[in-house]
Amino acid sequence: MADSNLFYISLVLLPLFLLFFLFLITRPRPIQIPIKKRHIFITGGSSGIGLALAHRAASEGARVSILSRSIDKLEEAKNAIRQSTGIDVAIFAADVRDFEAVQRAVDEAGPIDFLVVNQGVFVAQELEEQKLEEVRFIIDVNLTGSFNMIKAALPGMKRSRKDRGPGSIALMSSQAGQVGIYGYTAYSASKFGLRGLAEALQQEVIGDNIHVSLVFPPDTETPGLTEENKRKPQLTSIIAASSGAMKADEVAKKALDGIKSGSFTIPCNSEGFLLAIATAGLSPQRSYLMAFVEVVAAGLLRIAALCFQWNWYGSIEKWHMKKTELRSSWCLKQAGIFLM
Ligand SMILES: NC(=O)C1=CN([C@@H]2O[C@H](COP(=O)(O)OP(=O)(O)OC[C@H]3O[C@@H](n4cnc5c(N)ncnc54)[C@H](OP(=O)(O)O)[C@@H]3O)[C@@H](O)[C@H]2O)C=CC1
Ligand SMILES: CCCCCCCCCCCCCCCC(=O)[C@@H](N)CO
Repeated sequence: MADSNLFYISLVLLPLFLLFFLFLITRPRPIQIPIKKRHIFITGGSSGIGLALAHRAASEGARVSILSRSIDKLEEAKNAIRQSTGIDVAIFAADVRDFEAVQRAVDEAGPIDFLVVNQGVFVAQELEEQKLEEVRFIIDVNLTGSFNMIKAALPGMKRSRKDRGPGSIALMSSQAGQVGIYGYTAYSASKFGLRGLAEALQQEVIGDNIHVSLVFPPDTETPGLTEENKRKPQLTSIIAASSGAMKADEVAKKALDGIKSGSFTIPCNSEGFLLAIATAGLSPQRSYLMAFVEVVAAGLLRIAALCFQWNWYGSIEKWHMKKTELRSSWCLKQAGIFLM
């Protein structure tokens, strides 16, 4: 009897003890980063997720700057934001691959409180088919371009941070930056790279009261996705369908809420939430409740992850079988023609 009482008491006490322990040790500490009347600088802000973020930030009272290559798309975005919010955003035409151009834009825009490094290009294709030129292009824009942007903005962000309150650097990754997906060798590599950059950078800038976030959206309805879908391998679509598709504005809302609460990892839908726990690794976690969920769910989610892989490899196998069948029926047909 006494034994079973002890069992029930420890069943309650152990989780409470774990919660308390995690409450004591989770670092960095929770924070709220105000956005009203502060300067947010968004790259790739003329289209898709970046444009939706610019809309939201403007309607929440921030001073908004957007940067991308095409001046026409920037003007169009500026007009659209003015029409829906009555607010004028500042626009900067530059290619993130060109450090000098990025530096000029940052200097002209003035000190930044929120930097959102969102520009990105994606071409889904098997590595064997993809030209190295295209691989370089994806890495240059998504990864090296992000370094250019941060290097240009960081000195100004650090200066007089004490008087300006907490700052934020957010990077737009992707669920394909948490798990490698068929057709995304170059793209996944560029987005996994952002995670290493973000984890290391957070340790370097925490002393300056700057907080790093990584956003992990699933497929999102944007002009970029429409373009990508024109030549996506079938298997890429099948595997990516494991996570639903979202609207750009929904992703922008999740991203902005996460950025304002200084979350390091920002998932956007329920699959993304599971993915974040399954790939928590050694990423920082401010919330002791989320840390608790990560610890308790780790084993189960590894099983779920293995089930996903089982399913994906099943699709790949089926697809190969179908291809071989098609090829052999084609050969038989050719042989038939030859014999006649
Ligand atoms: N849509 C999706 O399914 C998902 C997207 N993401 C990520 O979200 C981000 C935004 O994607 P999305 O909104 O779909 O993309 P879009 O293609 O709709 O918009 C991309 C933006 O980036 C700008 N851009 C592209 N290349 C450069 C460059 N070299 N220098 C400066 N700006 C550039 C574009 O303007 P311009 O061409 O004029 O330069 C545009 O403003 C990307 O990082 C993407 O990887 C993540 C998960 C899913
Ligand atoms: C253990 C729990 C697992 C949970 C489910 C995992 C689902 C993973 C699906 C990954 C989809 C990747 C979409 C990339 C979208 C993107 O970035 C492009 N549209 C741009 O190219």
